[in-house]
Amino acid sequence: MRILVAHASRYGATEAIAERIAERLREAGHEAEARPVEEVGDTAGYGAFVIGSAVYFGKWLAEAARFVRRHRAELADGRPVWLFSTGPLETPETVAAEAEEGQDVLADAAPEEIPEFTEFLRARGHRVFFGALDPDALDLRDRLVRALPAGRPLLPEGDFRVWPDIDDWAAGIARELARA
Ligand SMILES: Cc1cc2nc3c(=O)[nH]c(=O)nc-3n(C[C@H](O)[C@H](O)[C@H](O)COP(=O)(O)O)c2cc1C
Repeated sequence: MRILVAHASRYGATEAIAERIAERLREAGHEAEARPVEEVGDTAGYGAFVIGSAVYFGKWLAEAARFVRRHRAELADGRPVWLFSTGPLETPETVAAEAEEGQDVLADAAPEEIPEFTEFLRARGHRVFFGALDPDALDLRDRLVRALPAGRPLLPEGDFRVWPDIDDWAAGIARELARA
């Protein structure tokens, strides 16, 4: 089955996750390609979709939300769809500490479009992955946000992506598609 992993990424962290998911799906015997949402034309040739975006200010990037809305009829026609979001800049240790205080960092980080998109696409799942931030790569606007007193503690430098979690999620999709 040909699978499209469509993604929106401002600085490349989400793009690398999408590439990894596509690679794992290929290893599992599927035909899979990762493409930026802007480069996706016709969706007719695909049997399943994985769609992901980086999260900024609690939302998917505009081009990702536009992609879903523009293609909503085709994406909701019964072919399997999974969604993912890349965002929180935290280590598993800080997440565990916050969990002890009753906070679910990954659930809280789900961007605002997800309930709506999950419902109308009848998505089989949505997963939040930890992100990455390289201060030297940020554009001026994002640098200014990070320089605000509230910005820096929320936006620490580092690569927090947990590749085994991404691999496991992709393996689960491959298994589900193999059963279909
Ligand atoms: C200005 C700014 C705002 C951000 N807002 C959020 C947010 O609201 N929620 C979140 O989980 N992550 C947020 N992040 C973290 C990014 O989602 C994270 O760095 C992600 O890995 C970026 O992916 P990309 O390189 O594919 O664009 C923000 C980062 C920046 C620089």
